This record gives sequence, C-alpha cells and structure tokens, in this order.
Amino acid sequence: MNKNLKFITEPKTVSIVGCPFSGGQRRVGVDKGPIHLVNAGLVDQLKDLGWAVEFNGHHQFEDISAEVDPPIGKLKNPRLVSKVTEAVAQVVGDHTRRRSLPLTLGGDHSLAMGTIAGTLSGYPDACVIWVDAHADINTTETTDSGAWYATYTFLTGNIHGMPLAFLTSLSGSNSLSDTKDSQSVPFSWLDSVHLPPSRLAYIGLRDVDKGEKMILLEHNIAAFSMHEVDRYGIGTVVEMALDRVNPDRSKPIHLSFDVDALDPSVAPSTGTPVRGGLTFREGHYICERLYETGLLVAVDLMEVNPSLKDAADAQQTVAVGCSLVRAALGRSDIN
Ligand SMILES: NC(=[NH2+])NCCC[C@H](N)C(=O)O
Repeated sequence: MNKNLKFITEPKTVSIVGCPFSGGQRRVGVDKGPIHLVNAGLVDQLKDLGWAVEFNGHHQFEDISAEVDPPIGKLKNPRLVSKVTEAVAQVVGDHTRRRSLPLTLGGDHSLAMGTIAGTLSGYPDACVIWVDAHADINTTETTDSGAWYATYTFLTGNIHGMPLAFLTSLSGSNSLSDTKDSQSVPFSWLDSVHLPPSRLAYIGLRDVDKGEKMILLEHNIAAFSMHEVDRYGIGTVVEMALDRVNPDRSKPIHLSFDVDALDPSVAPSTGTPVRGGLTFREGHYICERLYETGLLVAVDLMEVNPSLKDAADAQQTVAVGCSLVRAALGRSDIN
C-alpha cells in the first residue's frame, strides 16, 4: 500500500483516461479539453511528482455511434451519452479494481456517470466531493427548470446537467422507456448503480436550478455554495463537507472537479461560466486537502473547453487545469 494514499498500491500509478467527448451539452470544443491538457505536459508533471503514469492515448469511443439519436423526452443525445459513459465506467472500473488511480480528463461532465459508476464498482462505499458551480442533478423531469439560464442554452435537456440524478437513482432508464426491451433503453446499465445522496457533497455551487434546489433540500444533500465559502473560509468548508460524507475520514473519496467551479477570471474557457466563483487558491486548497486525507481513489477534471474565448484564455484555463490535477496528486509548495 502507498504511504500517502491508503487505497492505492505501490508503485503508485495514475491511469489517465482521456475522454474527448462533448455529447452531454451543446457547445463545440469541450472534446478538445483532454488533448490540450495532455499536450501541456501533464504526463511528465505527474511523473515528476513520483507517479507511474499510464496513458495509452485518448479514448476515441470509435465503436460508439448513435446516428439515429433523437431526444427522448427532454434529453438530448441520450443513446450516445449512455454508450460513452458505459464505456468510461468499464475503463475506470478496471483501473479502480487494480488499485491504480484513474484520472479522467473531460470532456463534459456527463462523463461522471461513467467515472463514478466505475469508482463504485471498485469501492462500493466511496463518497463523492463534487466541485462545481452547478449541481448537475437535474432529473429527466426538472432539466428545463433553470428558467433564466435555459433561455440561452436551448431549454437545456443537456445531460451534463444531470449525471448525479442518474447516479443517485433519482432518474433511471424507466423514465426513458417506451419499450419493453429494457436492454436497449439508454442508461439501463446504470440502474444497478447507486450513490446514496448521503455520500455526495458539493463545494462551489452558485447556479442551481429551481428543481435542483428542491432535490438538494428533499434529500438533505451536503451542499456548500459560495455563500458558505465566503462565510466560513475554504478550509472549514472542506472539513464540513468531509464531516457530512466521510465523518471518520475512512471511506474512499472520488473528486469530481468541474473547472467552472473556479471564477471565470481564473478559468475562462468553459461552456457554462458563472461569476463569483472559487479563487485559484480555493480551488487548489480543495485538491491539496483531499490528497492529504490519504483517501483519494479517483479524480475527474471536466469542462475545459479550449475553443471558447481567445488563445490566451484557453492556455490559462488548461494551465490551471493541470495545476489542479497536480495539487490533487500530491504537489506541495514546500516539500
Ligand atoms: N456540467 C455543467 N457545466 N453543467 C451545467 C448545467 C447547467 C444547467 N443546470 C442544466 O441543467 O443544463
């Protein structure tokens, strides 16, 4: 076992899962995120931190296509997103069961259906720290409940706003089915996966749709918005989040980091930026502290979209993304 990370075996290995995928939302370019992150030197940076790095190129999801993929209910690209996330779940699950640490680079945040399902296959008691401006817990019913927001994102139905509804079983394939053949219904593979809402904590929220607010309340989900970050400071907020989902500091932790949790002045190139976000240091502190718990088992970095804004903004966002990953994988300023 690793002296720093309780669940990862020596020699500590990080397995990069590059996921150039944008089908969970409407803006082109987020599929380029992982390519830019790797081209910025991430592999060598992680080797420098003492990790053995496995990276066999980005997943092309070649065999996966869904040429005929009309919306089901309000959901856009349901067949494609289901197939891609199922493939991601398999890959992440394999790494997890070998006790290497999967680092998934997105791509849009619908990919977390795959990454978290994969983590749960290896660590059924894992908890999730979801760092994001958005709650991404819209159900098949509530996905258009973000009234002001929806006006400029085509009434949503974008599955990147929904992964946690499927993972917590608030939505399931039954809500998408008009056929008896359950195998062919999108997301039926996820029906057997369940993340209890008591093992989910958010940090950084500031753009939560009406229907999502009701879900957070009703299921008593640990949600720390920017208001709590301002009020208590990031150090206290991270402990408060861990107290809710991992009170004994014993369970495996999956970190799912959406780069839009950061303020747009820090990470401008992302599809759904929201002002008033985490500072550079607050974002890094979360990553550093979770590494320090020794309990990290998987990391996602999502929603870097280098095609948005200008080249300098894209480069800044990619650089911050790499820096967050280094912080989550043990980089320290003094040792
Ligand atoms: N992963 C993201 N950037 N999600 C943004 C979601 C925005 C909005 N709540 C929706 O459901 O469409």
